[in-house]
Amino acid sequence: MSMIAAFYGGKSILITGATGFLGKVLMEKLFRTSPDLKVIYILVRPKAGQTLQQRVFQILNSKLFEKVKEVCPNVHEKIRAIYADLNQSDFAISKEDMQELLSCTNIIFHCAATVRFDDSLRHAVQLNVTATQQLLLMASQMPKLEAFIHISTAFSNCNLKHIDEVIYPCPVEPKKIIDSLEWLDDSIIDEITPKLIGDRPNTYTYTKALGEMVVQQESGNLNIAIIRPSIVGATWQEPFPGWVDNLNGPSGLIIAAGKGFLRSIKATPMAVADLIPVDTVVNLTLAVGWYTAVHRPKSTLIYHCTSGNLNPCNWGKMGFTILASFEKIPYERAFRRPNADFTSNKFMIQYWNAVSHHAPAIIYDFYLRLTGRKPRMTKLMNRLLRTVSMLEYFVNRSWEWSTDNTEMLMSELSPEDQRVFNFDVRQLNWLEYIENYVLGVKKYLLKEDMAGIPEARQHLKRLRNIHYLFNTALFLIVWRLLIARSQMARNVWFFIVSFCYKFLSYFRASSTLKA
Ligand SMILES: CCCCCCCCCCCCCCCCCCCCCCCCCCCC(=O)SCCNC(=O)CCNC(=O)[C@H](O)C(C)(C)COP(=O)(O)OP(=O)(O)OC[C@H]1O[C@@H](n2cnc3c(N)ncnc32)[C@H](O)[C@@H]1OP(=O)(O)O
Ligand SMILES: NC(=O)C1=CN([C@@H]2O[C@H](COP(=O)(O)OP(=O)(O)OC[C@H]3O[C@@H](n4cnc5c(N)ncnc54)[C@H](OP(=O)(O)O)[C@@H]3O)[C@@H](O)[C@H]2O)C=CC1
Repeated sequence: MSMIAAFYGGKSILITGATGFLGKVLMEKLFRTSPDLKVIYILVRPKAGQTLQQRVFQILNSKLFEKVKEVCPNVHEKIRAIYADLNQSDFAISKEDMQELLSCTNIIFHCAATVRFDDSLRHAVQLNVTATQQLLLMASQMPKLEAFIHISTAFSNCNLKHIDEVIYPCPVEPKKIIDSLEWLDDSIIDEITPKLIGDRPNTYTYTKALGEMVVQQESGNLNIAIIRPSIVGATWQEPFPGWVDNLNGPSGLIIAAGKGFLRSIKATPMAVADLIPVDTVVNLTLAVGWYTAVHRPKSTLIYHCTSGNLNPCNWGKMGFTILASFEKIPYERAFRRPNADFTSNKFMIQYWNAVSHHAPAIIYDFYLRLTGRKPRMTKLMNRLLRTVSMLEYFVNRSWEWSTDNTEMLMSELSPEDQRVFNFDVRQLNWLEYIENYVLGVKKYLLKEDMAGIPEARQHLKRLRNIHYLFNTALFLIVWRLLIARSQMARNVWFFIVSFCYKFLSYFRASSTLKA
């Protein structure tokens, strides 16, 4: 019997960010392994014209939850969506709901965050710092609370090369930042943002670091743990391999490469690609929840959920495997044949951007205009290149994360828990994982039918023929122009023609003699 699964039985669990990528997988695993849990409270806001109930209904009726429904048929009754906006004071939770949360909650998993790299400092602080502070305040008023698990990121200290499982202080106190953002004007905030974030690449990593400091400062008597996952990718095993539902991390770029838009990226092939499957993060999170509540460590423990030091894979191998997977699993209606490459030279990247990204987009838009359609490729390409430029920081560096606490926890688990809540990334086979990832992107993100694979292959063959035809035509045009304008080109051309003529004559003569 799994001790961790049994621990969550009868518990009231509060999850923020339950509608997000990690949150959904966390809920799924909780319901599947501890169907006798009492209730999961989720803090949700209405979004994209959907009410809370519609959002929950959509999640519970998705493919991800198919297994849950078999094990826990009354899952609808065990999930309680509470209206909340983490940007508002007291999260805009009603008095009755707040009362219920305060009096019943046993465990909190705080997953909500803004993960956008380009968010304004004001918004990123609001969600990643102030909301964390408010949630801690709520937690301190919960008499039955056993553990508070905060999800951070392994990149919160990406300005360092070697990162230990400790909280590193930021030069400016979070409280000072929160206070000053209250009265500073947006234009001034934008001006001081680069100075505040210093050698971090974006407001996301900076505010996640501030969030950790807040957790440390406001922890009081709470039983707290922090989990720092690296780049969270599709599921490895559970509930099935390859599940992914958003474009974050590598997923968006896998689509861009598979559809032939992305041809070149500034990356260091030997840099470590520290990807971690989302189900591995969830298993560690649940194990940490159990350990924190039952063993009550004296200080706040930080757990690195990374792959680099236990089972490293570099971007070169990852990129190569992704490309190879497109052979088996082609995506439909590709713009060009998938043929991306990594380059580390900044001049070469500009050259390839012009030749492989901008030029085809302009030509395609010209074709769209000619055929009476609205041009869109140049805009799409510009957005893609902007996205790529924001992710480049993470594919050109390597980090070392120590994983002592994570390994300690692994050794504390019973063999059954090590199996049910497996977070031993050493068992991960990268080739298999990446192939499933590419397949998962096709099935669950692009929602393409597997029956369309032969047609997708045919389409790629047609694109290859167009590519050859285009290159041949281009070569002939350039050559014709050269011959018209340069004596040297004409001489070379006559030399080649006369050489071919002589060669053919000799070949014909020798074959006549033999006959
Ligand atoms: C020697 C060896 C040779 C081998 C060569 C082989 C080479 C082959 C290469 C081929 C393989 C290609 C795959 C390469 C893999 C490289 C992957 C690199 C990934 C690195 C990720 C590192 C991140 C790690 C950071 C820390 C982890 C965390 O803690 S946080 C979680 C991560 N967060 C994010 O990823 C958020 C990033 N997103 C954003 O910040 C924003 O979305 C944005 C700023 C990027 C865009 O904002 P914008 O307002 O413009 O747009 P938005 O409304 O959001 O979307 C606009 C359109 O863009 C699409 N979109 C959004 N995000 C992505 C994305 N990540 N990738 C691609 N596209 C994206 C979105 O759908 C919109 O599309 P439309 O609706 O069509 O307009
Ligand atoms: N994905 C990754 O690669 C990594 C993620 N992490 C961390 O993991 C956690 C989860 O990330 P992930 O699931 O990928 O992120 P998502 O963007 O998928 O999910 C974010 C969640 O936060 C919720 N949220 C955002 N703003 C509000 C708000 N104002 N009020 C209520 N809820 C809000 C979102 O709700 P809604 O659906 O309404 O928008 C959503 O449920 C984050 O803390 C992140 O920093 C760490 C390392 C890597």
